[in-house]
Amino acid sequence: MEQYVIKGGRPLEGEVTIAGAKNAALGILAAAVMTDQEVTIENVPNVRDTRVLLQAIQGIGARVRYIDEHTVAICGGTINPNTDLCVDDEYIRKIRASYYLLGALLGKYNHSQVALPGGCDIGARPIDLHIKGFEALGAHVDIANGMISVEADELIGSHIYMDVISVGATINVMMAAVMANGKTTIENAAKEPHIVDVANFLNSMGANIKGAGTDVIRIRGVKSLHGTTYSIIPDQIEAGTFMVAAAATRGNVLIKNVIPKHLEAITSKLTDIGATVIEYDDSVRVMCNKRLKATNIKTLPYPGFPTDMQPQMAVTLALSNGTSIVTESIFENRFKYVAELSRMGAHIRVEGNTAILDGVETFTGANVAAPDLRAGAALVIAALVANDFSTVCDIKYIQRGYEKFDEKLRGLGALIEKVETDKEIQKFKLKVG
Ligand SMILES: CC(=O)N[C@H]1[C@@H](OP(=O)(O)OP(=O)(O)OC[C@H]2O[C@@H](n3ccc(=O)[nH]c3=O)[C@H](O)[C@@H]2O)O[C@H](CO)[C@@H](O)[C@@H]1O
Ligand SMILES: C=C(OP(=O)(O)O)C(=O)O
Repeated sequence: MEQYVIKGGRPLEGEVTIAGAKNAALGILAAAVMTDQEVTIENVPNVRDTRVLLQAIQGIGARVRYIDEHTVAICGGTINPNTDLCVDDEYIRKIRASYYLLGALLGKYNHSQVALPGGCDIGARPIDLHIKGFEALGAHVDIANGMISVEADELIGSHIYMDVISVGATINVMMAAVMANGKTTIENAAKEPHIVDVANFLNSMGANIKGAGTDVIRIRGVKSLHGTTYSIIPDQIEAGTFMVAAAATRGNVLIKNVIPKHLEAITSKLTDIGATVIEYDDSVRVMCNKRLKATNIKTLPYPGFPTDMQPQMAVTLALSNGTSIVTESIFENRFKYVAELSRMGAHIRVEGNTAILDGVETFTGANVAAPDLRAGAALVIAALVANDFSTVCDIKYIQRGYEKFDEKLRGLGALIEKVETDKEIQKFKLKVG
């Protein structure tokens, strides 16, 4: 089983380039099948989730062609709408974004069937808002045998109020409404940068979507969509992860290919606790040469502090001087890293949706397991700080959303290697001493 072996204690130094945003890519790749013409998508992150989704897209009959590692051409014109448009295999069941094919195929063909979504086990993750949105557009939704089926005679524009702010439901309903008959309004929509990116992509295919990035999105249905070439925005969370890793290891890292505005919540917290963040046009530098201070964070929908950065930031706070309080308000099960981090010497107490962190000077190396994607990245950061060796197993979660994570960290001077056997771990230990 693949795992990372890490020797901590070195500040991260140098430059790292951020990939395209996983959570934008997943919406955009699904939406690409909504035209019969070829669509070229650039800056696609080469991570497990995008590869799985592309396989599923191919599985329903679309033509998928890699132009280079990060550029993919998709042609939905080869899909046969007279099949049951069924998306199901053992891989697609494990990812969250499979549900975007529901909205995309419903929007184009008025029907589809997709395995109930998986994704990281960070909470109950209901899909009632997706269903409510599809039904408001006139679709009939049925859940049976692990599959969700949607079908409509005709999709008709509607007024949809989301009583909980949901990224997935906003994107899904937006896709389903793009070719509906008439106008759709989504109120209390999510405002994340990837919502705007998916909307911009759909508009570049001829959709008429206004207001993405605000809490009211207005969609005027169009008859059809056409081919386009589109480049995905940089990954806010990958960038944030490297920012936090630079601060936690007391390093100096230039993080390139980012949109600094998308990082404001992270920049602001890092600055509050004593790190230096310098913003350039499309990069940020994070520097730190002292012990950071405690603070409180509460996860919130964008532009608040992202839940996908909570575990990584918590690792930094677990090392900061004083007591910090981390409140997780989006997902009820996002503190699974706490038990593992405690094995590295962290002092953290979880009470409901709150973690109380009494900062320690440093961590000690340990063998830990990644419980999910961001918690896994957080444990790698902890291991980069820890004195001595650590291993992080179950890195399949980390590979869902970080492209060449170990390689990028090695480029910043980290002592980290991907290994499979105890013999390889021993070899690494002998090599780095
Ligand atoms: C593939 C992808 O883009 N995943 C991201 C997406 O997940 P995802 O789209 O699943 O997250 P949502 O924004 O939908 O979830 C936000 C909250 O709404 C609740 N909810 C959601 C849908 C629904 O029908 N009913 C309902 O109650 C959820 O339980 C959660 O408490 O946004 C999350 C919040 O930024 C991120 O952590 C995930 O990385
Ligand atoms: C939780 C995440 O992804 P998903 O919604 O795909 O599980 C994430 O990206 O942190």
